[in-house]
Amino acid sequence: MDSATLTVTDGLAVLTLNRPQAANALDLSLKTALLDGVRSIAADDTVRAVLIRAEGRNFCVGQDLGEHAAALGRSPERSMDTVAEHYNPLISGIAALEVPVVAAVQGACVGAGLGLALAADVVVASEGATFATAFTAIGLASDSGLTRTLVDAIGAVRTRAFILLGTKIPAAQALDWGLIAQVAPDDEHAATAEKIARRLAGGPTAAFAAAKSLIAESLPSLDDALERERASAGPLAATADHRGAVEAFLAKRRPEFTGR
Ligand SMILES: CCCCCCCCCCCCC/C=C/C(=O)SCCNC(=O)CCNC(=O)[C@H](O)C(C)(C)COP(=O)(O)OP(=O)(O)OC[C@H]1O[C@@H](n2cnc3c(N)ncnc32)[C@H](O)[C@@H]1OP(=O)(O)O
Repeated sequence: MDSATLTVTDGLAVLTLNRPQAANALDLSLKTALLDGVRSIAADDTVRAVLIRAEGRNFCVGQDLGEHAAALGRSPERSMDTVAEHYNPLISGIAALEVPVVAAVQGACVGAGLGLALAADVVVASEGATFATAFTAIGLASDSGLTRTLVDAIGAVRTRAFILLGTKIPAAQALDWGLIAQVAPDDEHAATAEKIARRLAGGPTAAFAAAKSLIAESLPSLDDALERERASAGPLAATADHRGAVEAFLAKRRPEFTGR
């Protein structure tokens, strides 16, 4: 089964995360498939809008911690190579697409899953969706551009508390905070997101591209934030807190942090 699928019809590219059995946790196969999909979309001049969606109950729970634990065991610093090889080009690639990108989010949207959603232009969430960063709970700081996209969406004060406290917020609060654009009933959100994406696919594509470019140029660089996050990941991967927290998650017990 493909970890991600891509279809293009009538100018709409639909990129689907397809690891529902693992809550769409980002393992090497899914990261690679998503990156290939985004690169294919960027090269396809018939695409006029993109819908990013996910199969199953959860949009995406971030890095697959089982895969990560194995990589940590081999080499903590090297385990973070995937940030430069997959995460950063994926988020940067989505944000750089010159067509409108809609993300349809249901269930858990967490960690790099949140980064993936916020790389889109319009996030449509189901009422039952929840949003969290999850990084500090496993001894990390941030990645997938959230130190830029979260600050742009909800401001530095809320972002600091959201990341430091590791809170999980419901879709209604995400909407109130300005994190997402729309909330729809659980049984309507997928159709609502697709309807918006199809409407954008039939719209003034050049105007959409110019609007996205003007807004991006008015903000500090996402790529600079991605590079700063990458540089912070290696040293954090080597901490006892990070390794202990990943082991605790997989053993389904509470982590004990020592600050080192
Ligand atoms: C070949 C080389 C490979 C190298 C690979 C190296 C990897 C390097 C990593 C790089 C790190 C930098 C980039 C980081 C990106 C991130 O995303 S970091 C954040 C990662 N995500 C998390 O920490 C989230 C952890 N999960 C949770 O907090 C909760 O599960 C939840 C998402 C809030 C949902 O909670 P709840 O609804 O209570 O459900 P649960 O029972 O907790 O989970 C349901 C099942 O899903 C499994 N699961 C959830 N999240 C993950 C995950 N991230 N990885 C793996 N599995 C996950 C969970 O274990 C449950 O499974 P079962 O017990 O089998 O049902």
